[in-house]
Amino acid sequence: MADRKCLALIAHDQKKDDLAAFAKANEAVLSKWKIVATGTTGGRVLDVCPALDIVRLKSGPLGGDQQIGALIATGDVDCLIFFVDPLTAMPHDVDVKALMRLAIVYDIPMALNRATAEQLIDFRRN
Ligand SMILES: O=C(CO)COP(=O)(O)O
Repeated sequence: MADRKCLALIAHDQKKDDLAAFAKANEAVLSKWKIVATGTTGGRVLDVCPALDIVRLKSGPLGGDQQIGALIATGDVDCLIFFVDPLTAMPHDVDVKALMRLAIVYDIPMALNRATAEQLIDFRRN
C-alpha cells in the first residue's frame, strides 16, 4: 500500500447509513485515498461510491477490526474513520477496543463520529 495514504473506514450497523451518506458527500476527497474497510461497511460504501478504491477485509465480528488494527501496527493505515454505535452491545466489543487502542498507540488520526470525520477530512484536504 505504498504511495497514497491509506484511510480505514468502519461503521457499526446502526451507523452504516450515516457513513454511506458521509462517503457520498465527500467522494471527491475520499477518491484521493487508498481505502480499507471492514466487509459490510466497504460494501455499503461501494454501493453509493462504486469508483472508490476500497479493499474490503473481513466483517468486523469475524476479525475485520483486528485486521485493521494489524494494518495500523504495520504502518499501513494512516487515518481511521469509525462510526461507532454507542447504544448497542457488541459481541466483538473487545476487538473494537483493541483497534481503538492501537490507533492511540500509533497516534493516527481517529474520528469516531460524523462531526469529527467532517473536521478530519476537511483538515486532511488542506
Ligand atoms: O463490526 C464492525 C466494526 O466493529 C463493522 O463490521 P462490518 O463493516 O463488517 O459490519
